Amino acid sequence: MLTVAFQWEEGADRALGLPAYETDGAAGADLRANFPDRGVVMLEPGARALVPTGLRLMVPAGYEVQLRPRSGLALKYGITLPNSPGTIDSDYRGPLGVIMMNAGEEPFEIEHGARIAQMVVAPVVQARFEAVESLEATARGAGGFGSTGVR
Ligand SMILES: O=c1ccn([C@H]2C[C@H](O)[C@@H](COP(=O)(O)OP(=O)(O)OP(=O)(O)O)O2)c(=O)[nH]1
Repeated sequence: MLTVAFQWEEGADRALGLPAYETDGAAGADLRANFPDRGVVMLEPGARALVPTGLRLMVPAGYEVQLRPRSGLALKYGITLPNSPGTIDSDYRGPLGVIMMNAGEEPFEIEHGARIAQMVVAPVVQARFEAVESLEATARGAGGFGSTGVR
C-alpha cells in the first residue's frame, strides 16, 4: 500500500491525529482544522480563509493529493473550496492549508478540530508537450459547451 508521510507543524495539536478514512471504502481521508491558539475562525457569507491543518506532507512521486469539499458542509452550510480540487504537489513541503469559502447565507464558525475537507490521493501523469501544425480530425470536431444539447 502507498504511504504518505506527514510531519506535524510546530505548535500543532497532535491529539487530533493524522487524516483518517472514516469508512473502509472511503476515497477521501478527512482533514481537521488545527489552530489550537486561535479558538474559532469565523467565515462570513462570501468570505474565504486559509485554514491550517497543522501538517506538512510528502506525497510519493507520481501521485498528487486533491483537497475536496465535504458534501455535508456544502449542502447544509454552503461551505466550499474555491480552488477545488486543491492540488498538493509531490514536491511540496510547506504547510498543508485548506482554502475554505462560505457560499451560504449565514456566518459559519470553523472550530479547532473540525473536519473541514477531505484529501484524495491520486496518480498523476506528466506528459511531454509539443506544438504541431494540425490536429487529428474527429466526429465532434470543434463542438463543445453544450453542442449536443444542454438537457
Ligand atoms: O488548497 C491548497 C492548494 C495548494 N496548497 C499547497 C500545496 C501545493 O503543492 C502548493 C501550490 O499549489 P498550487 O500549485 O495550486 O498553487 P499556485 O497558485 O499555482 O502556486 P505555485 O506558483 O506556488 O505553484 O500549495 C495547499 O496547501 N492547499
